[in-house]
Amino acid sequence: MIADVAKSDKIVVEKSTVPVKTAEAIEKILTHNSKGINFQILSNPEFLAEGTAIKDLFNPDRVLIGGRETPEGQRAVQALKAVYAQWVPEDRIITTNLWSAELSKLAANAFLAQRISSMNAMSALCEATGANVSEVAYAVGKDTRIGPKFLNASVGFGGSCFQKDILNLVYICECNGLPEVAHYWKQVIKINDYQKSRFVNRVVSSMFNTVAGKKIAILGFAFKKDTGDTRETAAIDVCKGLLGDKAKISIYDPQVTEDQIQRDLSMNKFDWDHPIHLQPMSPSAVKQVSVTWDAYEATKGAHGVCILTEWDEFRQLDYKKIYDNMQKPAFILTGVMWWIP
Ligand SMILES: NC(=O)C1=CN([C@@H]2O[C@H](COP(=O)(O)OP(=O)(O)OC[C@H]3O[C@@H](n4cnc5c(N)ncnc54)[C@H](O)[C@@H]3O)[C@@H](O)[C@H]2O)C=CC1
Ligand SMILES: O=C(O)[C@H]1O[C@H](OP(=O)(O)OP(=O)(O)OC[C@H]2O[C@@H](n3ccc(=O)[nH]c3=O)[C@H](O)[C@@H]2O)[C@H](O)[C@@H](O)[C@@H]1O
Repeated sequence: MIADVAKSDKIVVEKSTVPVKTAEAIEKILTHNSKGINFQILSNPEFLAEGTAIKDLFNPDRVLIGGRETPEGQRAVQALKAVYAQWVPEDRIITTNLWSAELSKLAANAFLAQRISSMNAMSALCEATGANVSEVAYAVGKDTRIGPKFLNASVGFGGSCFQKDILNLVYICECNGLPEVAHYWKQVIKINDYQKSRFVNRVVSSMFNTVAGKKIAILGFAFKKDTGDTRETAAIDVCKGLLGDKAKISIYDPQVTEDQIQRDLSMNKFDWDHPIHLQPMSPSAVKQVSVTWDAYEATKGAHGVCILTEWDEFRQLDYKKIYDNMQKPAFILTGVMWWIP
């Protein structure tokens, strides 16, 4: 498409997270259709996180630009660097070769997810031994070589990127004859899946080994606070697990609509990943699920409450009032570590 309309030399910038060597494929396609026009492909992966996109844009930890190690490639790198230099300090703009830039993005997400899975694995051991995972995370994170960020144990990481990017990395490792490395990174996903099912098992076992017919309120459905995005949210797996055990579910999330929740709970695992026109036409609402716009309404008459997203407003809730309006014995289980109500 770019080759069709380009009338002069162009720099084409990859922003999406892509398998290593994608720039080579783009380069080949453009060059074969170039009609004499020169194309330089750059890799400039995006590092913003949802909920903090504007802050991350204005004040990035780093900007990464990868290009060909030829004079033309380096000129293209400098041209893009000049754009960012309008608002990003030069020492935060890193330039590398194309493959380092493409791989660094996958590596960064894999490292972030790995920290969460490490902490989540530790949370299982904490529960078995009487250690407190918040205290362990705090003590571990005080080591300046480790640092305090991304050590919050949770019900499992979600979002559209961590899982897909690690699977991407695993695939690249396998294609390059590195099964041991592939196996290593796959464990990050396996622990994440384990954490979600462990949470469901914990709910069921706490509630006398059955949730059949019991009302369970879910506070938070988005994959993290400050977004309405539900892609790969741990809440889907937790709700499906509880529904599988015949619970009745009442959900409140400050930003996610009932329609979205019903779609997520009625679609198969990877249906959401298809373009909208290929998704099931009108998924039937899941009958045992109700969605409200009020946390107190959601929790009224519930046998159990599960907090699955770390929304700030959940800190301000009147938990005495919630408890008073629940069936007894009442259970509150939190899948987020930031705070304990
Ligand atoms: N969402 C985020 O916060 C961040 C996303 N990224 C990366 O940015 C990219 C886009 O992310 P989102 O906007 O969240 O995803 P998205 O799913 O909202 O958008 C992706 C778009 O690409 C289209 N698409 C998919 N396969 C295609 C193909 N083969 N040819 C042409 N179009 C195709 C889809 O139809 C969709 O419109 C991804 O690579 C993601 O890893 C990077 C950093 C942050
Ligand atoms: O490539 C991407 O798309 C982006 O993926 C993540 O950003 P995002 O998925 O928007 O959100 P995160 O803040 O990373 O959270 C991801 C998941 O991890 C969970 N999490 C995060 C931190 C933590 O300590 N514990 C934890 O369980 C969150 O609850 C959430 O479910 C990365 O943080 C971004 O740098 C990257 O650009």
